[in-house]
Amino acid sequence: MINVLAGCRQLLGTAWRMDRARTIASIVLMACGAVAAPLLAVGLGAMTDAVVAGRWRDGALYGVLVAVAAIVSLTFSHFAHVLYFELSELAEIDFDRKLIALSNGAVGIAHHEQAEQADSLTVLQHEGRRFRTGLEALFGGVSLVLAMVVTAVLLARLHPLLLLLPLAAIPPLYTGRLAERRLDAAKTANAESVRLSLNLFGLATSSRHAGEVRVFRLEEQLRHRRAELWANATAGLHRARTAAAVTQVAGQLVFAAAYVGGVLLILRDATTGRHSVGAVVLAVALAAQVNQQVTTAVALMQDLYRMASTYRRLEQISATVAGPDPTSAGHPPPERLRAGIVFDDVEFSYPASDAVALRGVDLALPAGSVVAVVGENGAGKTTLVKLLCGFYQPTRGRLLVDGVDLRELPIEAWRQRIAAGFQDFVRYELLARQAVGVGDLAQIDDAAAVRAALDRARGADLLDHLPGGLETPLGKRYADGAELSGGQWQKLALGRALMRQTPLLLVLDEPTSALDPEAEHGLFERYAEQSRRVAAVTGAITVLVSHRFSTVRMADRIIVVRDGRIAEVGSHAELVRAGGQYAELYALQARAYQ
Ligand SMILES: Nc1ncnc2c1ncn2[C@@H]1O[C@H](COP(=O)(O)OP(=O)(O)OP(=O)(O)O)[C@@H](O)[C@H]1O
Repeated sequence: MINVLAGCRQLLGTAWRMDRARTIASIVLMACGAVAAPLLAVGLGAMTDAVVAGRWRDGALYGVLVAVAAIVSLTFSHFAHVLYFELSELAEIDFDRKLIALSNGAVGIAHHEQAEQADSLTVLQHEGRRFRTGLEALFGGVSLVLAMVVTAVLLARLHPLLLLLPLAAIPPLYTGRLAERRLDAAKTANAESVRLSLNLFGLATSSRHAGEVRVFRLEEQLRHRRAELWANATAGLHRARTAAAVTQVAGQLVFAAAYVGGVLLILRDATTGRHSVGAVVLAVALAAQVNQQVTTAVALMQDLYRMASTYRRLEQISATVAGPDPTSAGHPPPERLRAGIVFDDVEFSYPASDAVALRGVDLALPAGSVVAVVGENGAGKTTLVKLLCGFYQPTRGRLLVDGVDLRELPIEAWRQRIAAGFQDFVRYELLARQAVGVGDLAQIDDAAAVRAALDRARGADLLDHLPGGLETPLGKRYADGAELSGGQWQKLALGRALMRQTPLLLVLDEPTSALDPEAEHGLFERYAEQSRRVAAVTGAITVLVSHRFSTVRMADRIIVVRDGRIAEVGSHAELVRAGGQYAELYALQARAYQ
């Protein structure tokens, strides 16, 4: 309950901050709409009495009042709806802004990889869309309380026993929930069939799968299997719906009995002269509203609970993500690397993982060198790169940048001096110029700088295929967006990685897997060439991760990672001479290409 109140306060606070006038207008309209319903009942009663007594003027006046109350009851909540729809859109934008800030708020990316927090972020992304329901529930709740108070006072004036009517609304409420639970259970039980059936539908209709479906002649099989699953699921749901309806009717009968009892009570009083005919009409109308009010209250409580849990989740994540940034102060990174980067007895485990991804890593990456990292899948190559970029802190040991612990460098300033291309690079659906230019935001509008970066990445030829050159929109989201192949997207990512002119660290973590070996080789050659040019100015270290040994042989230093440990370090010639794993794998790949 406390959570619900806290959630309501936050929600109201957000609406108030977004637009006071609309917030007030929404509440007033909703309240008028809600109170109009019991007043309509009062009007009906008074009108009846006036008609029975032959006071036609009063009757007409009450008739007009009834009509006005009916119009207010029917329309005001609709006007309020329009207002809080706009408010909720503003609140959603505000929520999205918070969520984006949260997703990027931490210095590292650990919160994206801790299952619990990643789940919370995903859930929040969906729940953010529920603001309208939350606001509706909040404003609806306020006006409902008003309406209930007015109704209760009116009922008590007719007969104190009528105050028990809300209790009689509990059984239908309970059976309603029971019916809902039964339906939910049936949905859960049939969820797998529905999911599978939808999956098969996607397989049968998606353009991505069209080729395989035809080659393997799967159409008939898919259609048949889908129809079978769908029939099973709908039969189960139909049974559950029937049972739920019967349960619900049973509950409603209890309220109906109390309703009839209440009306008879007033009818008896009317026959003894204690109440007028209008009072009977009033009782009939009010009692019907009680059932409605209790049902609405419970539905609103559910929405408010949901809203409150959204806020709670947001607060929990904010507390974890937006902790103090230990690296926001301290030495700025050097203008030029003199000694290089050293891994000093580094051990690392991913958050929420017991496995050790890197252990006992002692490694020197000299300033100005080109370093290649090789190793089997899962050996720990990308993890090394992530630590270098400061996405995670070592669990033990230190990374020293010219003798200074990386933890003591302002991490944003350090990242500003990194040029990187990752294996899971992003396909920015922007203009081609922007998709490359985001590699150095200061130069995003500088077509010449973007073109030069693409050229360095051996991707300039790509522009010949784009109708608008650098100004071509990319991707399916634009009606006239250019569709690129995997390799072409990768060239853009590489161009992006080469936008920054004076980095201290250049990282290419297998962003070239979609390129053919020859293209990759040529690219790395140019990349290493450029790295050496940059190295002469800033002492930059270049780290290349690749599975292609013909490419990595050009590096000054090759690091072989095995099971999270550094297994071998040396130049190509040294490692081949040593006859270890590198020599073995190099010979194997060389033979395969012969
Ligand atoms: N986010 C993560 N959470 C938990 N464990 C992870 C995570 N990412 C990687 N690992 C584990 O850490 C180990 C090293 O992974 P890493 O990605 O560094 O390997 P890699 O050498 O780059 O492999 P590949 O060549 O396949 O890219 C693996 O055992 C992997 O399962």
